[in-house]
Amino acid sequence: MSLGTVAIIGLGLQGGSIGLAVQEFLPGTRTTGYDLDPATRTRAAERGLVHQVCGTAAEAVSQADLVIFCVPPGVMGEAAAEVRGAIPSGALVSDVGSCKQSIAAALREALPDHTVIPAHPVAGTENSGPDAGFAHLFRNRWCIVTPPEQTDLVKLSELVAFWEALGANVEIMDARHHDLVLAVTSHLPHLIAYTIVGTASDLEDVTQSEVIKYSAGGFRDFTRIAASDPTMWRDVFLTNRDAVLTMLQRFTEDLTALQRAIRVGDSDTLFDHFARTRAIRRSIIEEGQDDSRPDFGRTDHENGGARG
Ligand SMILES: NC(=O)c1ccc[n+]([C@@H]2O[C@H](COP(=O)([O-])OP(=O)(O)OC[C@H]3O[C@@H](n4cnc5c(N)ncnc54)[C@H](O)[C@@H]3O)[C@@H](O)[C@H]2O)c1
Ligand SMILES: O=C(O)C(=O)C[C@]1(C(=O)O)C=C[C@@H](O)C=C1
Repeated sequence: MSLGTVAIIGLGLQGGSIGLAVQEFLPGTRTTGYDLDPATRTRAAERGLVHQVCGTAAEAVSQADLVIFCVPPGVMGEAAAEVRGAIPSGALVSDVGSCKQSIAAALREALPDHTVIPAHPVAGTENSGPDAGFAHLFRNRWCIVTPPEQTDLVKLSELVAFWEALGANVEIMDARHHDLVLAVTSHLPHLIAYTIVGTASDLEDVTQSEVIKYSAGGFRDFTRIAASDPTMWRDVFLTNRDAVLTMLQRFTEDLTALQRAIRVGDSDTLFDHFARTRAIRRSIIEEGQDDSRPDFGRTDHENGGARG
């Protein structure tokens, strides 16, 4: 596939990774980029995240065939509105936001005359900012594309080919369904991690140093997730509120059932539940989705040295 210029707005983990991946896997494509934060623009230029870091968003998108918004979910609309008059009329607009319905609505409202096809690479780490990105982030990961009804099929196939070129497996999904699925597979786990790490550090009869000292096991995995970017995750919960609340309700009911099983000593319920969840983990590994495997092409450095 040949895309002349890809413009990236927001040069953090996602934007930086896309810029590096395009340079590695689509060498004929030019990349331009802009970030609101001047220090991030400087660092992005030093790392060569894109071919040209621009001083304004309008300059970055002025020659673009594809514009990808890689900013926090809560500012997608304002970032798009800022470049309304500057994006070439035939350019395709997309994003990488973690929630799809509300971001799609904000992008369409800001850019009513452009084709907007939202996407979500289900690939990330707890790190953020211009030092976090790496070219292989999307390799063997899903990228969920959520086209609106009656979308331009040529542009849709261009976007699919773009993500496949970056190493992703693309799935087309309805935006509402996306938000429900990701609420349970990504958003709720983050909420649980944020909660449990906060709870542990608030306990009066457990000292802070004990929390740090004994966090070698399951708790340590939670602390990695709970180190994720506060701005992004605040926005995720506020922009996917309905789906998260639906899943949280279900989770609370299931947690209460386990709480009761513990209280009344119902060993069968506990055992059966844990056996079922162990089988789920094993089927994830059998499907080759276990990211602790070494063949994902990531080095410790690429992962910020913090994964696992
Ligand atoms: N972090 C993940 O694991 C992950 C995974 C998939 C998708 N996403 C989505 O990707 C998007 C970006 O997340 P990230 O992890 O790259 O965050 P990040 O914090 O690393 O990068 C976001 C960048 O956007 C910049 N920015 C903020 N407002 C801006 C504006 N108005 N114009 C230009 N730049 C602006 C910030 O300065 C920052 O550098 C989010 O919408 C998030 O939901 C994140
Ligand atoms: O691996 C991680 O650290 C992530 O949190 C990545 C993760 C996820 O929950 O799977 C986080 C947010 C996204 O929108 C997509 C991917």
